[in-house]
Amino acid sequence: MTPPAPRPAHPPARTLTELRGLLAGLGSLPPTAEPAVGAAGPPATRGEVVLRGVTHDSRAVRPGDLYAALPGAHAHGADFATAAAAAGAAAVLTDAAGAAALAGRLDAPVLATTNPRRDLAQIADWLYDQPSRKLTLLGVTGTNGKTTSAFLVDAGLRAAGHRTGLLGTVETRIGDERLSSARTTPESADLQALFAVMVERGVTAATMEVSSHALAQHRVDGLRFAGALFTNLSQDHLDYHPTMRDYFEAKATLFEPARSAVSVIGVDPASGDWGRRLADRVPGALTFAPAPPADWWAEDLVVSERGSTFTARGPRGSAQVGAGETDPGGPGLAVPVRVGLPGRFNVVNALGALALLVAAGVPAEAAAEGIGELTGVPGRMERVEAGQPYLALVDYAHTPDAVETVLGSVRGLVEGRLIVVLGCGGDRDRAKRPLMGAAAARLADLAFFTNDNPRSEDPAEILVQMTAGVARAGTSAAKVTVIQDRAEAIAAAVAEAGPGDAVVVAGKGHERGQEQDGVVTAFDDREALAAAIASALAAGPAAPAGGRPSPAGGQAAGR
Ligand SMILES: CC(=O)N[C@H]1[C@@H](OP(=O)(O)OP(=O)(O)OC[C@H]2O[C@@H](n3ccc(=O)[nH]c3=O)[C@H](O)[C@@H]2O)O[C@H](CO)[C@@H](O)[C@@H]1O[C@H](C)C(=O)N[C@@H](C)C(=O)N[C@H](CCC(=O)O)C(=O)O
Ligand SMILES: Nc1ncnc2c1ncn2[C@@H]1O[C@H](COP(=O)(O)OP(=O)(O)OP(=O)(O)O)[C@@H](O)[C@H]1O
Ligand SMILES: N[C@H](CCC[C@H](N)C(=O)O)C(=O)O
Ligand SMILES: [Mg+2]
Repeated sequence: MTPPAPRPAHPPARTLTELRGLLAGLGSLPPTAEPAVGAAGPPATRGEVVLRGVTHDSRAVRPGDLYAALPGAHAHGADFATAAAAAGAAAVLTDAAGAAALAGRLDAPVLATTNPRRDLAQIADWLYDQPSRKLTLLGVTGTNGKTTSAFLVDAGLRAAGHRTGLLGTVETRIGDERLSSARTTPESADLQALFAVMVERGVTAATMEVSSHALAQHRVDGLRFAGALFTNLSQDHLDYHPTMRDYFEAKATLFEPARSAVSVIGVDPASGDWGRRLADRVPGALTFAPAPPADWWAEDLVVSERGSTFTARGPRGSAQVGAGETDPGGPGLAVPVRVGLPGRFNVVNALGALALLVAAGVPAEAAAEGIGELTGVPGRMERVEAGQPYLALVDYAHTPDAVETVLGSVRGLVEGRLIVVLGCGGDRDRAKRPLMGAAAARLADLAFFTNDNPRSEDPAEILVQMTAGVARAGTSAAKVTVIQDRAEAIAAAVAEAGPGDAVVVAGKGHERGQEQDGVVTAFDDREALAAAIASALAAGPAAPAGGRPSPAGGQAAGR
């Protein structure tokens, strides 16, 4: 288990009676004759149960907490209620099954509602006094590019003078403090506590990644976003969402007017048409794409190995445009932007970040300045420099679209061969495996298929599924080598690389472990790649380029 989420030092005290009133107001409990929310008098003097915090995890219970015993896919939280009570839980929230299981077994009061997970989010928001409304909160969703866009948005907010918070896959930041992230979007109780801590520490604006799991599981219910960004949608997580339509609908809920004040939506046709569909249904949405028609687009684009420059064209006064209104008009904005992240797709990420910042009221110049100051995102197109005469990158591409996008981009950056190392995670969307395998084999000159967090699955079977895509796509299987051990696969890729080539190690990015059968072994692609390069250099020069197959350049669109 990762360290428990931080809690506010001075949470407001709430009573069980007030909690009942809240739940009655939400329609989750029948109205009671007891005092409603806000009853007068200090709780302690009324002999009341006083609540100081809330958690969904028995292992994180602190004295005075409400423990939310949620039904899960593997267990029922009620199984852990005794442990929670022993740790000091003052009361338990659960469903009917949980209440039945706990009847007569617990001293602490038990409240049963039909959807405790949904109620938990509202309770946490109320218990910590609606912290998300006390700062400017920006949300980022989409299949690919959330972390990158969130880093760009955060940089823009800082350049505009905000003290910022950041929540996402790579890390959690509260001002200058950095914490590790267990997942992309925390559970609601942890999330609300984090925002309360941010408010206590003077954070004025926060950016968060919002996963589809979070939206489907009510983790962000109760939050009020000043603005929300949709990057793109393509296949992923079909182990969790039954269809792409369900996946899309989960993402779309972030853009409901009651939840987000402004919506900024990527409509790049190269990323499919989900963004356009979303924009068509969100009143007043602002769109962005590399080229018009879109509210924000890029011109004078110059892409290089280290980053890009472009002029962002956008509507003037978009922050003032409300739902259903048209833009006040006049000449549009022309903002010079430098993005220090390689790849054309990062131009699109920068454009979305800029559009969101401006829509949320950040001056365009400050937003662009901040975007230009970001020199990298851990594990995303991250260069590894170990003295080699070729480009070596670690990237987090772990969807078919990301693999295609990244390999297309890197193809445009080098003259030589493109060599990729890639695996697919276990206990995740199986349908994406052959598609990722096919994309890698089609777009690279050489592909090494290897392990990526097999989790509870048989790694060999995952690799069979990846390789099946190569055959189905009709791509030459000769380009593909399967090496289960990831360090060995990286070393084999490096052994092939020569001057002018590129080696891309994809899928694990910033991760620092390889998870198999419940055990996480330390593993970092950046370290493994640097070590492999160092040993290859120590062993002697690479094979001369002349004897190798010619680059498959020109196949990729170069997004
Ligand atoms: C599929 C999914 O999202 N599952 C989430 C769900 O798990 P679950 O319903 O299976 O819960 P469970 O394991 O059966 O446990 C039931 C309840 O008992 C509680 N419990 C369990 C053990 C214990 O000792 N004490 C205790 O209180 C649990 O906190 C839980 O509330 O509820 C749990 C907490 O309530 C989450 O931790 C868990 O996330 C799991 C770990 C997970 O891997 N989620 C991933 C898929 C995820 O959320 N990913 C997204 C997207 C990533 C991206 O695209 O970037 C993310 O936001 O990270
Ligand atoms: N705009 C984009 N379009 C397509 N692919 C992208 C885009 N931005 C990033 N990628 C690819 O997706 C990978 C993951 O990027 P990033 O971490 O920013 O996305 P994410 O949505 O946060 O992913 P996750 O859901 O796993 O947290 C990158 O390493 C890159 O390969
Ligand atoms: N947020 C993604 C990350 C996947 C990264 C990849 N390394 C894997 O383990 O599949 C997920 O949980 O599906
Ligand atoms: Mg992310």
